[in-house]
Amino acid sequence: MSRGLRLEQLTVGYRLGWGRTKEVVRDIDVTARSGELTALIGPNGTGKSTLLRTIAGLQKGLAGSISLDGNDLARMSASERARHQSIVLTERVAPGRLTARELVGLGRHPHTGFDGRLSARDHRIVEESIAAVGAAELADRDLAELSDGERQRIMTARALAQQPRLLLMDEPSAFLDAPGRVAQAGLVRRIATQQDVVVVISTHEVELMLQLADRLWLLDRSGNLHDGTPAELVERGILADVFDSEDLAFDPVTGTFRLVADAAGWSP
Ligand SMILES: Nc1ncnc2c1ncn2[C@@H]1O[C@H](COP(=O)(O)OP(=O)(O)OP(=O)(O)O)[C@@H](O)[C@H]1O
Repeated sequence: MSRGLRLEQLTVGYRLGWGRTKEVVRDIDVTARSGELTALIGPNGTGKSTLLRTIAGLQKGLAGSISLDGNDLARMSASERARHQSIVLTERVAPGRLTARELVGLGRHPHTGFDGRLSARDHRIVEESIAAVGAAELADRDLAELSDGERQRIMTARALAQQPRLLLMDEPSAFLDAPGRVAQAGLVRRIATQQDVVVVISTHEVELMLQLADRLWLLDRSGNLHDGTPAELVERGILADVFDSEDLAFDPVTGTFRLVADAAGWSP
């Protein structure tokens, strides 16, 4: 049995009605390994969210298959999926009147019995998950009173409490300040390596991911996915091909983007 997340001949996109489809990314054939951080990157509108949502089972693929540790995800029931995978989305959630700790506790529900009561072990996992995201001081606060960035950390803790084999995150640093983004990226990498989880995140943090990710899935504007280590993709010149524009150029030596002098004579 192959460990990890395997996408085979996968095409993702939208069914538009009247039998018409819009293909966003075609013929994907890749594996995200356990214990590694895989970052899904690409310019706006290239299909990062569409692919992530398809992997998560929130929308159907147009063709192909998705398996986790050799098990077809499409054949799993919703409750079985919830024991294997968790997803952190950027959408703001309406938290109701829950404390941060109570929300993290909801992450244990796929593993509890019919009564939904948390055991001593469940409570321990909740506390460990809160500690892992450095949110102990937030645990007793009402979710509604947290900032977007603080709430994002709690949502990550809830995903961890689920103890998934597969952790999916859509733009996990969307609400975070610069130090928060670096810390979040480091945290996500540690989760992958220390807990031997398959982690796939979609992100615009290209420079950060060049340093931190084990693997990049780079989407281009033609509906293709390029797979490789950061070094491999830089060497193949694909990052420059995909991201370079009139205003921006990728520098393969430093692994950073720089502004290009504009026609009016302005130079950075
Ligand atoms: N419900 C939908 N029906 C049809 N097309 C859609 C739908 N939602 C998104 N799209 C299109 O699918 C393509 C990929 O969108 P997606 O949101 O996956 O890109 P993205 O890479 O996540 O973008 P961003 O970086 O801007 O978040 C875009 O062309 C978008 O317009």
